[in-house]
Amino acid sequence: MQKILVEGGARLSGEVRISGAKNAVLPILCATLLADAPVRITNVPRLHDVLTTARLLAGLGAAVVHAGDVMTVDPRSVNSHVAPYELVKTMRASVLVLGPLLAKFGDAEVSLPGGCAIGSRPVDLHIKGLQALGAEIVVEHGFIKARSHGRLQGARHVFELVSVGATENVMMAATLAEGTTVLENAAMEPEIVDLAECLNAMGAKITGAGSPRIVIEGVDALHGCEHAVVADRIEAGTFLVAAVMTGGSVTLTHARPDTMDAVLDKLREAGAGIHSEGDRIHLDMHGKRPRAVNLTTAPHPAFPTDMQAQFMALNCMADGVGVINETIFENRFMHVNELLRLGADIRVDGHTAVVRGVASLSGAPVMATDLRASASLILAGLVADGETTIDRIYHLDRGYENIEAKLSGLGARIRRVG
Ligand SMILES: CC(=O)N[C@H]1[C@@H](OP(=O)(O)OP(=O)(O)OC[C@H]2O[C@@H](n3ccc(=O)[nH]c3=O)[C@H](O)[C@@H]2O)O[C@H](CO)[C@@H](O)[C@@H]1O
Ligand SMILES: C=C(OP(=O)(O)O)C(=O)O
Repeated sequence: MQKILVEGGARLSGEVRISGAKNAVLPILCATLLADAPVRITNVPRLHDVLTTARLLAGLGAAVVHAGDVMTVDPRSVNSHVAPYELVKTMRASVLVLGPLLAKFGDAEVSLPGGCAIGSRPVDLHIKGLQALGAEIVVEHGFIKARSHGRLQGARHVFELVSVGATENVMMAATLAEGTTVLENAAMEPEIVDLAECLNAMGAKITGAGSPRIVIEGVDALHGCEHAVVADRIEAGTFLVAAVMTGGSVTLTHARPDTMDAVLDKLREAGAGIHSEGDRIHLDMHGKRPRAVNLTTAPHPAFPTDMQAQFMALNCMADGVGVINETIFENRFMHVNELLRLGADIRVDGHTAVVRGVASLSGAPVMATDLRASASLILAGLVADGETTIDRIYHLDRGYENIEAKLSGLGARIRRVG
């Protein structure tokens, strides 16, 4: 099995290009099912989850062509409406074919995704939202089986909880519904805005994406389009944390600083000088040790749960004590035990972790448990004394494009073996 080896101690400097966002490209690829013509997606990151989605779409009968960072999906040959367990279990975002299949073909069978390392992750909010549009849904034998008699019907629906995936699934389904749908308490993530922009380019009539109230006026059909995926704010944040921890100075290109306010504010609080211009973000730490920061994860525009593990790594070596509250997922402290193996001082009480910065971490073999946990272990390895070996890196390949090559380009001593 492949592993990543990190030799700590190098100060990062230089320029790195940010890829398209995993959490935007996955729903967008699912949305292509709604069209009546080929959809061309650019700035597609080379990620395992993208390949899984391509396999899922091809399994439904779509013609998928992938060349470099462009993926073209022609949904006209779709002849199956079943998303099998084998694919859904490896990637929860597969559940995002449910809304498009149902809206376009009137039926869909999607395996229940099940939980994952970070929590139980139910899909009840997706189901309730689609039922509000008139879908008949039963869950049996491990599948969500959805049907609509005629077109879905536009409706007003209030989400009980803010959910990114449920907002995306119901927004996609509503594009082809009869009449107007109003979604209240919708998630406001930049990836939802990007999905809405792509759907509008396909001929949908969506307003309000990025606010808690999204209005979708249903249309009879959607056409093809070309769309460039928004920059990955989590990948960008991860590189910035790496620069802060190593006392370095880096410039991100092809980024979207306007989607990263909460993270940039926390990095400034940690002592970083940050200057953004257009799609570039320059961060300089001037060789200083960062200060510990307190943070609470919450839906956008608050601090993202997908950056919590990386900031935990930062607090582990920072000056002072940082308190981290995780409010989105019930089990998203899996990285704590591995960080402890590197000499961190962390105490967890329920959803709160109290992290006391130590003067130095020491390299050790550790195991990745989920995507962002993997990133946090690389970050800790960058400043640990000696060598850190990270096992189970398939998690990392789900969501980071070529992370070791990008970090090496900034001067990190990191390589993949096996
Ligand atoms: C592919 C993708 O975009 N993944 C992101 C998406 O995941 P995902 O869309 O799965 O996350 P949600 O926003 O839906 O989850 C938020 C919370 O709502 C709960 N919930 C969700 C749906 C539901 O039907 N019932 C329910 O109770 C979840 O268990 C969780 O506690 O948003 C998360 C929160 O920003 C990010 O961490 C993930 O990286
Ligand atoms: C939790 C994440 O992704 P997913 O929802 O795809 O598991 C993530 O990107 O950190």
